[in-house]
Amino acid sequence: MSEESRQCILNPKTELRFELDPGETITLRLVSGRAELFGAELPRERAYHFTAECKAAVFTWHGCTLEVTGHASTEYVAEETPMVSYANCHAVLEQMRVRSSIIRRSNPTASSEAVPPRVLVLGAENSGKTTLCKILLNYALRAGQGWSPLVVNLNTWDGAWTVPGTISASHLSSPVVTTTADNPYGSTATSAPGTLSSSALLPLVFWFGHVEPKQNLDYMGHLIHTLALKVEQHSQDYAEFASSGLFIDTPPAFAHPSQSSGQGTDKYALVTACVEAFHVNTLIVMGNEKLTVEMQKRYGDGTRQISVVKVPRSGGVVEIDTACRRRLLSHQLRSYFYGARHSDRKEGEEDGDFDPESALAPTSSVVSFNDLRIYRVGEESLAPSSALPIGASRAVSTIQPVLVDPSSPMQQSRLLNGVLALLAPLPANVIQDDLDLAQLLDRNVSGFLVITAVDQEQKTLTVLAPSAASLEGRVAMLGSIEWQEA
Ligand SMILES: Nc1ncnc2c1ncn2[C@@H]1O[C@H](COP(=O)(O)OP(=O)(O)OP(=O)(O)O)[C@@H](O)[C@H]1O
Repeated sequence: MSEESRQCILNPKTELRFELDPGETITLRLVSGRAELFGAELPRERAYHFTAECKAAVFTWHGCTLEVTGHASTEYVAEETPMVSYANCHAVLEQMRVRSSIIRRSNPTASSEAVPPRVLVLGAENSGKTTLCKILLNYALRAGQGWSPLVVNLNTWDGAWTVPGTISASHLSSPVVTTTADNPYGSTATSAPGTLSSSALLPLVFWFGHVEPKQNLDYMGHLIHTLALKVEQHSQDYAEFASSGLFIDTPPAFAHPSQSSGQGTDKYALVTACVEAFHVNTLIVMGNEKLTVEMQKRYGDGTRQISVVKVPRSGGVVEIDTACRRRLLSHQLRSYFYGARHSDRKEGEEDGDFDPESALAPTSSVVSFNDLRIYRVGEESLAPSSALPIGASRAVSTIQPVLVDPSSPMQQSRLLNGVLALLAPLPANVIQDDLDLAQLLDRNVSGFLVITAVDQEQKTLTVLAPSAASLEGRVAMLGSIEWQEA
C-alpha cells in the first residue's frame, strides 16, 4: 500500500529542509507555484525520490505547494535563508559573463578584457561550499544565455562525478538536480547507464589517491596545476563557452592553514596554487570573517584584480560527521561500480519505483602481476624513515611515482581492497621499460578498479572493474583509499 502523502505550503522566500538518515526516503512533488532545489527549477507534477542520506532544501521565491510522501528524521520549514545574498552574487557573476560575451563578439582578439567569472569558493568544513557552487551553477544555466560553466571539484573527500580521492573538472550545460548524497554534481556517462546520464558530461579526472590534501600537499599542488593546464587546453575545444566562466569547489583544508601547509611554507599554499593556476578573479568565502579578512589582505588590494566576497553560511547546512563521510565515501565507490544506490529503498516497495536501468554490471577478472603496472606517489609509499640505514636520507621526492611490487609481502596488505586509478593509455610510442615516470603524474584517469584478492602463488590479482576490457600493459595508481563490498 502506498504511504500517505501530505501537503506542505511554503510562503515566499522560505524553504523546506530535510535530512535523511540511513534507510529513510522522501518523495516530493510540486503541486502549484514555483520551487527550486539548490537553484534547479523543479517541474510541476514530477515526483522526486530522495534517498541515500540526502540532505537538501526546496526553496521558493514566490510561494508554492509541495506534496510530501515518506519520512525524514529532520524536516522543517525555514523562514530565514541566505538566498537573496546568493541571488545577488549570481547577478554580479551574470553581468561579468554578459560583458565578456559582448566584448568577445565585438572583438574576438580582446580576450584579456573579456574576463568571465573565475570563482573560487572557500570555507570551513560543512559551510555549504558545494551547495553554493551548485546554486550559482544552476542559476547560470537557467539564465537562458546558453552558458556552460566549468565546474572544478578539488574536494578529495567528495568524488563529484567519480570516486573520492580524485580532483576533476567538467563543463555542465543542463541544471544539476541531485536526490542522493552520492554524486553531488550528477552522474556521468562513464559511471551511469546512457539513459540516465548526460553524454556531454565527460569529466577530466586526476587521481590524488587520498581523502585529505595534507597527505601529500606537494602532489596536490602539482595536480592543481596539471588540471588547470589540461582545462585550458580543453577550453580551446569549447571556445563557445569561453564567457561561461568556472566555479572551483574546495575541501575545508584549503581554508585551514594548519592542514594545507607545512612549517615555514605559505600557509595558504593551496589557495595560492588555485588562484594562479585557474586565474581566479572572484573569491567567495562562506561566512568566515577571519578568512575573509586574510584573503582581502592577500588579494583585495586591487593590484591583482581579485574580488573577495563574503557570503552568509546557510543555517540549513548539515554537519556531516566523520562516520557519515566514511559511509558516503563507501557509497560513492559502490555506485561507481554498481549504479545508483537502492539499498535505502524500503522493503516491499512497489517494483514500479525501482529503476532496473540504473544498475551497472561490473566484472571481476584475474590479471597477472606482470599485466598491470601499479605505482604509488611519494615517500609515503616507501619504508618508514626509521627503517633506513643510519645517516641515509630519502632519495625519493614527495611527488615521485614508485613502482609497487605485488609479490612483496609488505605490499600485500596495501594492495588488498585498494582502489586503483587506471591511467589513460600512454601514447603508442612510449615503451613500457623506458617510461618517463614524471609523465604518469600528468595523465588523467580513464577508470577505477578495486583489488579484491592477491594470489602470491599464482602471481595474480583479482580486480573488480567497470568493464571486461583487457588491462594488459596498462598503468594504474594506488593511493590510501580502500573499499570492500559490504
Ligand atoms: N539549506 C539547506 N538545507 C538542508 N540541507 C542543506 C542545505 N544546504 C546544504 N545542505 C546540506 O548540507 C550538507 C553539507 O553541505 P555542503 O556539502 O554544501 O558543505 P561543504 O562546505 O561543501 O562541505 P565540506 O565540508 O565537504 O567541504 C550537504 O549534504 C548539503 O546537501
